[in-house]
Amino acid sequence: MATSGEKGSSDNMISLGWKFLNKETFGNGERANYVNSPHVIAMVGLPARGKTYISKKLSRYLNWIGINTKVFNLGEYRRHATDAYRSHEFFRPDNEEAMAIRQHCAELALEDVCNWLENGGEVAVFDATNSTRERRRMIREIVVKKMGYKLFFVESICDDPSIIEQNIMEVKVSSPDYRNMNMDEALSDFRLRIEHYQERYEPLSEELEKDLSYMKIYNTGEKVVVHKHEGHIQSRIVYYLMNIHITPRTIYLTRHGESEHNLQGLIGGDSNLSDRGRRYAQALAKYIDEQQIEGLRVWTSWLKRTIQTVADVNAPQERWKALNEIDAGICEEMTYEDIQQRFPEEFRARDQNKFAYRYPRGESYEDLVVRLEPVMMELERQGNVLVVSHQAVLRCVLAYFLDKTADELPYLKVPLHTIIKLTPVAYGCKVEHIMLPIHAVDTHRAKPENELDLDDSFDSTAGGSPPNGKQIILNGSNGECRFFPNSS
Ligand SMILES: O=P(O)(O)OC[C@H]1O[C@@](CO)(OP(=O)(O)O)[C@@H](O)[C@@H]1O
Repeated sequence: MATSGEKGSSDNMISLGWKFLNKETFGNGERANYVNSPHVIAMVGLPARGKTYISKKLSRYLNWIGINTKVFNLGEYRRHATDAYRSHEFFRPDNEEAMAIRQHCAELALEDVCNWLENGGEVAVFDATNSTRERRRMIREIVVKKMGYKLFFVESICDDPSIIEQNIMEVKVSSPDYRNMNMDEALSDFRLRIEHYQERYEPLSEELEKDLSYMKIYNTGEKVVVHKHEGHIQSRIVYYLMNIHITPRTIYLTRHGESEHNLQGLIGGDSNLSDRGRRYAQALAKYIDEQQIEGLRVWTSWLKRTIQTVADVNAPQERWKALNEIDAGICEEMTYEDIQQRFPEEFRARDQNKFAYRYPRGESYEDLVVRLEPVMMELERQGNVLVVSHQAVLRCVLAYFLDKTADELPYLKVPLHTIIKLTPVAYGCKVEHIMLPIHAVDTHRAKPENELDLDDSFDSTAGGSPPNGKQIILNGSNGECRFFPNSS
């Protein structure tokens, strides 16, 4: 079990807020349970209104901040129950056979939601149209009255034809429902499906459903209405969903150029760039210049190595203390070998649970996530941004975009002299690694495979990222994605 050290500066304590206090209560190296009572977030809205986009994005955010969240998509239950898609006719309100199947699927999905919440889940997102009062009444019966959970509806209302059209084109025509149809057929079939839903659609009503807690999002955030939201979790969800947008943009992440400390294998500190680091700074400025990125903003930490890295980048710059590297407390400015020799217990404890391990008088990765939350919220609101930060911090940022678990997060690879370009696409985030051709040390320390490996020493001055300037294109499957509709 990881040890829990003292907190560092009082700044940290303020920024960590309630979660920090909670963490102290649990302080046993495990992620604290931040949700007192299980929650169901039930989506509402016609097809092609971005419900699945909201569900997935919300789930990724809540998991990232440590709330165990899962999406239950009714479309998948329906596809499972009925072997083949039988055209829009399946969704006619007078198709009794289909209505019975749809009702049964909703019951099954809700049963799974409850089972999952009974077994340690904290927030279940029920991604379905839930477009009638009758359906919402049934959800309330089960979720609130029978199970005693909290229930919050999120309705997405969109009357902008261009947004709806874009959704259909981006994700609908390629849905498994239309595997055997050409694009035009799929498009007109989907439009008819929407019409069938429209016939019975009853938006959430302040008069007729006054006891429900909900928020309504109009035209992807143009206007938001919040009704009777309760408690901390719902406030956070409302705040988050008010901040996200669907305008296409690109986020560029890079560590500072190689630092003098990196050369010596020292962690933390506030050293200058090495000669190669300075060359990277110049190459980065040139690369950014060549890209001609509209409205680019540059964010760095407060540390010299990130500020020096962007000295020649021609774009407005902001410094964020929250982007500073993980505070290694008593281990600052030591090599991994020094730490292993002087504090073997600490060294071993970190290897055993790197995410939760807090350096004595320093921070853990879990603390970093909390300190980075306002940065991520602001990043959600922005357009094109270049974030220049540090190994541990950028691992947290990447984990948010790529939906990585707390176990994977502290071992994500963020090599020096490499730009990581994140572009939102329909079902995920396109990730490109652009290695600029300037050699640098490799500061990545892999996860020890077994107990024996925990004692392996680490030579931080060996290795290096390939100086070939090659682009590697990876397609992340769970990262940020554009507004897209559900398929229930
Ligand atoms: O969590 P680990 O894997 O130790 O990586 C974090 C370390 O990376 C370093 C380099 O070793 O980051 P950076 O050079 O980006 O500032 C250290 O400062 C930091 O403590």
